[in-house]
Amino acid sequence: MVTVLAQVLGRLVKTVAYLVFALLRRPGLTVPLLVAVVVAVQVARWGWVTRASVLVLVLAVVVVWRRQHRSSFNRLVWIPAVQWYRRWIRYGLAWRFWMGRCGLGIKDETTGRTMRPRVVKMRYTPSVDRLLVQLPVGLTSADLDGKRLHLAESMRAIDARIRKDRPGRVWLDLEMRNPLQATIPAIPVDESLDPAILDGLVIGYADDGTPWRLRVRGSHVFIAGATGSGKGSIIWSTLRALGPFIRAGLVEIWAVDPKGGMELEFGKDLFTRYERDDYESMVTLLEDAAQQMDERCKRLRGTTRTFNPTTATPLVMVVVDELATLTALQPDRRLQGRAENALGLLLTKGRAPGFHVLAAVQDVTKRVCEWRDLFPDKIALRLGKATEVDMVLGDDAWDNGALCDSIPRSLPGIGYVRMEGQAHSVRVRAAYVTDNEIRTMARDYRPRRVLHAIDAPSNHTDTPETGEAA
Ligand SMILES: Nc1ncnc2c1ncn2[C@@H]1O[C@H](COP(=O)(O)OP(=O)(O)OP(=O)(O)O)[C@@H](O)[C@H]1O
Repeated sequence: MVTVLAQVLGRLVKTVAYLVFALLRRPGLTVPLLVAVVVAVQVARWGWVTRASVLVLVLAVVVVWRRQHRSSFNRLVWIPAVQWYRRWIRYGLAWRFWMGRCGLGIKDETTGRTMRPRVVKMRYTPSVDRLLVQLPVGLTSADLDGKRLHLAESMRAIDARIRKDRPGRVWLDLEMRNPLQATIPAIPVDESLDPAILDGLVIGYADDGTPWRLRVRGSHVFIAGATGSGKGSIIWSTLRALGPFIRAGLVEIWAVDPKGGMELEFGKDLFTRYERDDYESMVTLLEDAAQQMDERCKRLRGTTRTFNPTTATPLVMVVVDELATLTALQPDRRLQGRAENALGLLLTKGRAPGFHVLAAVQDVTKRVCEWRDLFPDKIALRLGKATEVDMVLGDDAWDNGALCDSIPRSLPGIGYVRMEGQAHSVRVRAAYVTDNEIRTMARDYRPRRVLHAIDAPSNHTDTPETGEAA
């Protein structure tokens, strides 16, 4: 009996000591709690009428303030309160408990203490809580990754993703809300012709609520995704944002649709050149682009380093809907060689003189992705396997949280984008442009000048360079 009592007392003392130690180590938690206790003791002395009146008054102030001036209420009350709760309760006190329940810890042989991962930094976005976690010696990022499901479910998150930071440190991204769940309608077009817009066309949103800006000037864009993953929405959102430039003759779209026009036909009026029937003509289009690029290089050499499109030297964007059919999957070796040569030239030399490639692929094989490194900006939509993600976005992309293989079929247009110079990819969703909107934009933004109307009836082929399109 005495031994049991001693054991219970021992545990009690240990628990109290742990609590006192924990509170002392966390002044941000202790001070507000102490203030709350003092206030509660004072309030307990009041009569119930005073208590009820003060409560009603406080509630009234809160409700009126929130209704009348929501932004200042959020800034001064709500956001600090939520952040305090996250910092000191959710990822403070509760953290050790979660780590214990998820089996994330390692016993120190000398002291017998269980060492657990520790949160050293936190960042919050409207949808994702990002925690920089320090791992105790003996635990690896793979251990944390193996517990992704446990972590997500215990912390009531939709998903948990692990990204390596540096040895011994990982970012744990807890997705609390998926802001990309709802389809994003076509984005209103900015009618300005400021060339700076070409450095960041808004074509969707990232999961932190910021606009997804796609660089057109000075870049080439590689889009990979399984069938039905929404590659078309990226192409159409880009063309839509380019509309005013296309109409003004500052941007030309040279389009190739090896799927016989199944994707791009709706917008053919926007295109300066368009091929969709035979491979020979598609390859010729690529070669012509490469040749014009070479000529422009000679003309512009030494004049400028930043390309600013004019109607005489427009930015040419070569859009290829299914690149693999012209390269890796092309059965005619001669055509394949010609396509690869032209593409290689455009990708290596095109950025400075304003020739850019936006290519989509469905089939993610090693041969197709060999081109990847020549595209500064890469987008991976839903893909079948983790290895495919790395093939598109670069080694370790999947390890660092680009989980394209977990994107549900029901959410087309969602993917991960990795821009040149970015260490990690960002989750985004492209806006969806409906068939009717494509028809309308093809009518509203068709180029005023037709330089090479290869699909136009013969009387149009003589359209002078400065003339208006029919
Ligand atoms: N961003 C988006 N938001 C919502 N729905 C989308 C989006 N993109 C595409 N969809 C829906 O998914 C369907 C398939 O999209 P899309 O044709 O663009 O895929 P894809 O990757 O081009 O497929 P494929 O390679 O077979 O042509 C569309 O018909 C549309 O209903």
